[in-house]
Amino acid sequence: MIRVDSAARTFGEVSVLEDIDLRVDPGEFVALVGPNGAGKTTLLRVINGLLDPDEGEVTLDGDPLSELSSRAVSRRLATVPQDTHVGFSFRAEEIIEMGRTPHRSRLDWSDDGDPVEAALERTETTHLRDRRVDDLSGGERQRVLLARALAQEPDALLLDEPTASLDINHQVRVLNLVADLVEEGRAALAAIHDLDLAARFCDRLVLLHDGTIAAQGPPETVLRDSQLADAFETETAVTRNPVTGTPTVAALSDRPDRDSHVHVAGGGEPGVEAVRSLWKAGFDVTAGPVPAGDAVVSLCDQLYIEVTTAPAFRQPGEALDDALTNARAAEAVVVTDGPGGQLVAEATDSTVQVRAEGHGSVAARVDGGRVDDTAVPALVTAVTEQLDGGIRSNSPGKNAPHK
Ligand SMILES: Nc1ncnc2c1ncn2[C@@H]1O[C@H](COP(=O)(O)OP(=O)(O)OP(=O)(O)O)[C@@H](O)[C@H]1O
Repeated sequence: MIRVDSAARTFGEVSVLEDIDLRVDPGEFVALVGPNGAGKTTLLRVINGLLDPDEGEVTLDGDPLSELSSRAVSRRLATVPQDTHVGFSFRAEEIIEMGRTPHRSRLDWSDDGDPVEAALERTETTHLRDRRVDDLSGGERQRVLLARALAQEPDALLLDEPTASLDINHQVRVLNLVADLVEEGRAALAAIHDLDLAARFCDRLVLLHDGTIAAQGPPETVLRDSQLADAFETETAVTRNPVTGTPTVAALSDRPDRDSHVHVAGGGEPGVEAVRSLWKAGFDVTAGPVPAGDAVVSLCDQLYIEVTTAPAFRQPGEALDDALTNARAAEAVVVTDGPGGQLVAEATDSTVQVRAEGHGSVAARVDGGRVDDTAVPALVTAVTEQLDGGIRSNSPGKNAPHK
């Protein structure tokens, strides 16, 4: 078991880690996530003894790291470094055999080769065994260094960006392998930039920000927009991957802030496309009415957008009133051909427009029940142009946007 208590580390005057408390138990796969320079590599180096903490303590299975020989540490803990350049030209197999060094007694160098063979097989590097590491691709070298760590037969694994050089197939294979090793009873702590992969494979995420732990827990509790926005200094949208069922994070550094409210009336795919494109374009969006269970509802839930639901085929009523309240407050209303949109259109005596009192009404219609890639920018442009027109046609002071 890895345990870090109140660890701190500075470089010169700069404090890089502060008051870090962390434990990784056998059978746990923990991801260390956070922005560039957050201190992930430094923490891994403090844990494997390459750096001494200025304050605090690291223990392995209850034994202080500072009291263990480097050989004893290597029998318990193996590290797969971020920089895979090994600096000397050995064959891959020789590199992997180096993982056996902590287990060899000084008198007996006749270790059997099984752990090396097993490591070659598990990392799918057998075909690389006679190649010089210098000649391997970055991804191949990364797998060879993972094999060296496995040959070490440690209780715990530290991995610094283990998937950084890997193609999508090998990213998943390597993380599955680590997950298997963890299931066999090892502990693993990995610095991972890819939040989606971390959420998919790890039991727990530890979010480092400015050298402190900003959040830790199951992926769902750590990957929250507000926490990520603070740490990564960008707006994000956390949704659920429909295939893996785990959280997926999109950074939205390019999302402008238009400070205008647009209401989307209508569900189904046109509604989804309208909500998505207008939200991405930076508008404050509300939506509805849409039938409960409509795809617009789940999109809005994920983007924290207010949406009014009504049972399918329901006559105009209370739910529609709620939607109309939002629609009237909006500076623009987009009526789509999806379910619900027509209710707004009919209830407002117009097929395409809902008049927003005093705000110069604007509407864009998404025709044909489908918004394709070319129509999406057109929709945003149409709303923007009509908004500009609406604002121009009214005196600015009198018609400040209603929120
Ligand atoms: N040996 C060192 N001397 C001085 N500063 C250092 C040293 N090692 C790391 N730092 C600084 O400590 C901070 C944290 O670095 P670290 O490599 O731990 O971050 P990280 O979270 O792993 O970043 P990245 O995601 O970019 O790999 C950075 O500002 C870095 O410049």
